[in-house]
Amino acid sequence: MLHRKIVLASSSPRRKELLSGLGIQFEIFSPDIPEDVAPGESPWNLARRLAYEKWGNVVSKSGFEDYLVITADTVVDLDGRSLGKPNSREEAFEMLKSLRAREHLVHTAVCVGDGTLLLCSVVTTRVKMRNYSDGEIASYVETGSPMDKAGGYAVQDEFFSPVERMEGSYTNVVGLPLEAVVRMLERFDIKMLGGAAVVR
Ligand SMILES: Cc1cn([C@H]2C[C@H](O)[C@@H](COP(=O)(O)OP(=O)(O)OP(=O)(O)O)O2)c(=O)[nH]c1=O
Repeated sequence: MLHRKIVLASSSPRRKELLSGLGIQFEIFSPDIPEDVAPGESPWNLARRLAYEKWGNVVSKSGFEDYLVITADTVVDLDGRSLGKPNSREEAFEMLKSLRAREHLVHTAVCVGDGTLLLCSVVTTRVKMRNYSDGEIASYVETGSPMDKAGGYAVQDEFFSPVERMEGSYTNVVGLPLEAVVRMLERFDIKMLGGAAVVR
């Protein structure tokens, strides 16, 4: 089934870019679910639940019956506390301060499924931030870039470049763990066209 219809149900331009790198054709649709943390919910569980709820939101819509639906959710885990996208610039500043010079985990959950099979997987990367200054945080927050990123940062940001070291998948931190996605797509008989070159 090389030509089946695939939809990436995500409004994240990073996820679109990463999936495009695998050389597969897909459409885009934005899922619409509330992203609140439930009482006592761990960051790992939050990521998994939100990816699953995004999947459920899209797969139940008419018009998507024949599609393979891909969704994801990224949560930054600082000592068991979930950091999602900041709600304000002040919150972005505080998030970046709390992450400074410390280790945290980034969990990205991915769901891939159609009407017959659903696969969900959570991938975790350990990240150590560098000892950036308050002034650097302020300049970065000023760009507005933190506002649509979990934890208020982008590992891929060339100027702020907040990450000192990382253990695990880089693409997982950016928002889509490609190694896991490749394995999941193979279960649906979807073969990558040279995707291996972009997987790291
Ligand atoms: C930690 C980190 C996150 N991010 C981004 C990836 C995700 O877009 C975002 C996490 O928010 P999500 O809620 O996972 O995703 P989203 O709201 O952007 O998109 P959608 O729900 O429609 O799929 O943070 C980076 O780009 N770089 C990073 O280093």
